[in-house]
Amino acid sequence: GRFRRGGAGTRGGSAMAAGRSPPTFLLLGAAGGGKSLLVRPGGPGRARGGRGARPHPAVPVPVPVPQVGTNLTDLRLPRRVTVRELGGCMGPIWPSYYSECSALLFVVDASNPTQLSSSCIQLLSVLSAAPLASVPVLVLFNKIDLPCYMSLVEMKSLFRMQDVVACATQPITMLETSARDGTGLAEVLQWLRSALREPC
Ligand SMILES: Nc1nc2c(ncn2[C@@H]2O[C@H](COP(=O)(O)OP(=O)(O)OP(=O)(O)O)[C@@H](O)[C@H]2O)c(=O)[nH]1
Repeated sequence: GRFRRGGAGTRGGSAMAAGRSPPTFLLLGAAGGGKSLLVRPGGPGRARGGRGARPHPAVPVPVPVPQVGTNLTDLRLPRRVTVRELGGCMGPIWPSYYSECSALLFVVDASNPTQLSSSCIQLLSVLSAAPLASVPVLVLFNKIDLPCYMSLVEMKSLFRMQDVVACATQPITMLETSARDGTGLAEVLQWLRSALREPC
C-alpha cells in the first residue's frame, strides 16, 4: 500500500495461506481516521512526501466508505508482515483479533476535535486488553495536511498522553502523519521495521 506492499489486500478475506503465517499488525481507530488510505496501494500523493505536498490533480480523491469487514494487506519490510485493518464501526468485535496481534497501529483523526474523546476512550480500552499487554503501539495523529489539524503537542495534552503512557504496559510511540500527502509515512515504515525486530 502506501508502504510498498507485497500482496493483494482482501476485504473480508481469510487468514494467511497454510504454512507459517507472518506476524499480524492490527490497524485500528475510529471511522474515517484514514486507516484505509494509509494502506491503500498507490494512493494520491504516494511517496511524494513533505507537508503541504498536494495530491496529483489527475488522481481522484477517494469517496470515504465506512469499512465493514476486515482488510488484509501484505507488506515486505523486507520481512513479511500482514496488516489487518478493522473498520471503526467494527469496534465491538476488535477484541476477537487481539490474540493474533504482534503490534498495534491506532489512527486518530487530528483534524476532528469532536471525535477526540471517543478515540481516547477507545485507545484506553485497547491498551487495557490483556492480549495486547506487551505489544508495541504506534499512535498516528493523521490528516495533518488539513489546515485545522491539532498539533502533536495539543493532541498529547488533550489525550493526557503522559498519563496514558505512564499507565500503559506497552511501549507507545506517537507520530504525526498525512495519508494524503505522505508526511510521516517514512517514520511509520521505520517503526514497523523496528516492531518486527522485537520478539513477537
Ligand atoms: N486530508 C486528508 N484526508 C485524509 C487523510 N487520510 C484519510 N483521509 C480521508 O478521510 C476519509 C476517510 O478515510 P478512510 O481511509 O476511509 O478512513 P478509515 O479510518 O479507513 O475509516 P473506516 O473504514 O470507516 O474505519 C477519506 O475521504 C480519506 O480520503 C489525510 O491524511 N488527510
